[in-house]
Amino acid sequence: MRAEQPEIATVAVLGAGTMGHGIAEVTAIAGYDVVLRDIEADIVEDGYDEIEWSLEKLAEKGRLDEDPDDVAARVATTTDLEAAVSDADLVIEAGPEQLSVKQDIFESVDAAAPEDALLATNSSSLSITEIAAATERPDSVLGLHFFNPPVKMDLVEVIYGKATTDETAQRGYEFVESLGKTPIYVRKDVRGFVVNSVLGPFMSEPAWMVSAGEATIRQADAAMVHERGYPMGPFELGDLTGIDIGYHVRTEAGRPVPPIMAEKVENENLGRKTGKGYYDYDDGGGPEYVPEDAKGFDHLRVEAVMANEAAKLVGDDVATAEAIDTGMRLGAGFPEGTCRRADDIGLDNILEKLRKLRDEHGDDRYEPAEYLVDLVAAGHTGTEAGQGFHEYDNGDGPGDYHTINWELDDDGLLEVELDRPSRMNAISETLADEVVDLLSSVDEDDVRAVVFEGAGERAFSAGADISGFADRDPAQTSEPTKVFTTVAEYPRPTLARIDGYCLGAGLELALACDLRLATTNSEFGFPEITLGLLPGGGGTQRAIRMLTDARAKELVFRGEHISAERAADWGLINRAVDADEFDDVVEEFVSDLVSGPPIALRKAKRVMNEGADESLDAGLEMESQAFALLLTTDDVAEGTAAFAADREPEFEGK
Ligand SMILES: C/C=C/C(=O)SCCNC(=O)CCNC(=O)[C@H](O)C(C)(C)COP(=O)(O)OP(=O)(O)OC[C@H]1O[C@@H](n2cnc3c(N)ncnc32)[C@H](O)[C@@H]1OP(=O)(O)O
Repeated sequence: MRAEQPEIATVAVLGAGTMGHGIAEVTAIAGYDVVLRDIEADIVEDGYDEIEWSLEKLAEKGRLDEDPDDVAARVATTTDLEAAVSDADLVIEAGPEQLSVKQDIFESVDAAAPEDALLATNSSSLSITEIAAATERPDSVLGLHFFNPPVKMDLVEVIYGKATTDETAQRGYEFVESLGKTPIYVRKDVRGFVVNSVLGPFMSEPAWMVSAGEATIRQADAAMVHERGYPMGPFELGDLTGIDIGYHVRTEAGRPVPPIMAEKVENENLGRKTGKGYYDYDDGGGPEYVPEDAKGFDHLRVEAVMANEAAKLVGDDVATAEAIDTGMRLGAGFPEGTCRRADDIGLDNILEKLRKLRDEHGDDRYEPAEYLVDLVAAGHTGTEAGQGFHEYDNGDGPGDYHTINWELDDDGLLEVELDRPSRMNAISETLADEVVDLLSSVDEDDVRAVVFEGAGERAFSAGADISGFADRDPAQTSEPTKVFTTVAEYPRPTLARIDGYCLGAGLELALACDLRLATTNSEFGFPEITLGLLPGGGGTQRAIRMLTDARAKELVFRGEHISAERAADWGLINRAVDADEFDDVVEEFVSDLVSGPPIALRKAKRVMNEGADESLDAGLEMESQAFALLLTTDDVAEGTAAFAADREPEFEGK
């Protein structure tokens, strides 16, 4: 291991194509100096122009903290590889996906880059070990696999080659974090790494089924999108990425190719790029499936093979279940991680399905992974058993959550972060259940106030998760208002800290809180009406009680967004605050809430919420009873004593 490694300051990006210029852009946005290099001047200039264009777009949308020209000024361009890497602390190669080309580049980089530089490849499919073999320092080589487009996609796979040291991987991981992106470790150099390994069966298993006449293309796409909530159908995705890509990955790995895939490649119907693939884009309307097409599709078969792939990755120590789930959510836009979903289905059901398929088809790909067999044998069959790929709540306290993060500090501040930034923190059933579980299981006596916020920089929450909405069976949807009622009735003050979109169910969650603070960048609205719905999480009722009749109906009937200033003016939120003062204002509110008298705050919340729906007399009666009760508390003695002594009170909630 080398001694001190330098801080990364300068990054060379080799290759100015889509991935290269995207990586250069996010790196420059994060404040690094970047040298963008390609073999010809016009390619580099095109890449630079793309960066400038994209930075302007980000600035127009208010998603850049700096002037776009200042960011672009950190990107230098060159065609000289040696000049590009000679001062670099990190080199990221984003050239063509051909091993010999990448090896040539790495050989040259090895000769010209500083001895302690980190050397990364953005390869999505080649072996990191084989690329690293072109250098004299394979221990400093790693994969940093960004997803397309890097500006939009949060995930980066940090991949070990055989010789990569932990220190190298950790530096890569920290660099990715410094970009504001989410890294996951891929600890072995397996084909497809994590995301593409699990995506493989998502696309190939339906292709086997269609090839055998067991399903149709539309049926598979409709089922996976409308019944299982995936952002795109497997065939639609194949057309988008190119059918030849999947074909080559399989043939190079020596794996059999589903006949329908082979046939499309032979006829050069490769998908969108050739105008025809599984769907017709030239003469037809592309993917045209509707929810009714889904009927009878065996989606368990597809999800079982995907779960098996995930089990192989965990069992072979390639990635943790946590990393796989993060990867599938952020890299493939899956509504939830593959391991998490398998736990919900039940690992025993998945194992049984695989064994049945193996017996029926006699095919190796159904051979259950040892890790899966072991989990089931140990009784770790998933969510219901309390343990599967993941551990779940055993009823003793807050569980292991996947869509929220939370922290309870010594002052009693419970911070809850909605953590689905790639979906604008949309409220899925899982997320709603996790918030309910957290609030019901965390020890109330330890909590003095709750703050809700959204992860990422774009949204508090853009509403209920729309994926698969059209096909949801109302009878099977968990009670839609439960999370909002739980938050509204939580016996501690609650505050929504809003920075960005606050829409639909996101606004309903915010309205269920007692207080709402927002940056002036935030936008509010109930777009449900544009979907043929109404705000069904208490939005119509809370809005009409909070606002004038006309304003509430404007919000609900028109579905338009309103600015934070207008929301403050209307009384929908407490304050709209400039971004640079926001943290301070939130802190002032929070500090009053956590240091306030807990019993008086709880009583005040209750009589205000419940009294508002009663007659004035009934409300006044509730208030006076609460007042009398508070007179008997130690807190009131402390409050009055502190006032007399001119000191800050220390309320203990007694
Ligand atoms: C009872 C309650 C019912 C409801 O709450 S119904 C839902 C009401 N909410 C909405 O209708 C808002 C839907 N979202 C939007 O209109 C837009 O988004 C925004 C205006 C918030 C932002 O637009 P832009 O900047 O262009 O981003 P983007 O590409 O649309 O969104 C980024 C990714 O986030 C996903 N996403 C956004 N909102 C939701 C949602 N509510 N449910 C599920 N996914 C959502 C998108 O699809 C996309 O994902 P990808 O990158 O994979 O294309």
